Amino acid sequence: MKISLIQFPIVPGDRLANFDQVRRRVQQAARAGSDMAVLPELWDLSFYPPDVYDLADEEGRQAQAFLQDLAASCHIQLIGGSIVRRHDGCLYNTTYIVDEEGNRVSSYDKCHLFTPGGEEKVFAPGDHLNTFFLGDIPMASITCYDLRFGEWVRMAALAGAQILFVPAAWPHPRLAHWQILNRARAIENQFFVVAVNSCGTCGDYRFCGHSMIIDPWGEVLAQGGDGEEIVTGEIDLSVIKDIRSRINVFRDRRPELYHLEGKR
Ligand SMILES: NC(=O)CCC(=O)C(=O)O
Repeated sequence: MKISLIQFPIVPGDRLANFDQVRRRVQQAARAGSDMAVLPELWDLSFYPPDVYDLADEEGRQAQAFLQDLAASCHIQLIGGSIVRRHDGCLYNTTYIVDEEGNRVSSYDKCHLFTPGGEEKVFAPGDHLNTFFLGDIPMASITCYDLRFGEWVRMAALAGAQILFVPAAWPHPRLAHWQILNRARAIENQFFVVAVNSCGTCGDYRFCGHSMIIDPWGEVLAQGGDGEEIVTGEIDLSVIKDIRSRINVFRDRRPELYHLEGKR
């Protein structure tokens, strides 16, 4: 399975410019034979311009139509990073998953909002995990800051995901956290992690790139640099079985111990 990670400098507040950028790069990935393309967090407007409320995509209609057309015309699966969706007067940081025929397979609203950046003052949180199948492969996606919540990611693994997608807008100076947390999540859950970050800037944020594909042993199969790039790698899902039979954490875990009596 060949996967392309579309790492690009999102133009803050300019949906049409970003649609153009994504279209060109996804077409390029499809021509190079990729089965899937993965976009970063808030690829339509960036993370996030001051007038984000007015610019938001009502019910995500524009993004869904764009992604569905692009997937079908390129015959490529799309993990549609996330976009700014307005619903009932509230904003959500929403991911759409689209198959190679252009069908919407699932959607996800970011559940852990980045309070150090005030995201919770602008967006409303989601309340469900995003697990889905593309072909017959079980997968899951989270968004950026969700990565810091190991218990959330563990739920995706327990639900059977073999690949976790992490669209992000992760800035400097926390590149080391990005790299270590993505590798840790892959090792502890013994699944593939496909993490796509943006580059460029929005306000004070300087996004650190380094999109990565990590195998269930924690090896980095492909990694980008700081700038604009399509990072492509191939994954072989059969290694999961082998690694889980060597160190079987799913058999050996002790969920009956994992609660604090009367404490959180
Ligand atoms: N977009 C985000 O959620 C940023 C997360 C981040 O920078 C961090 O966890 O550190």
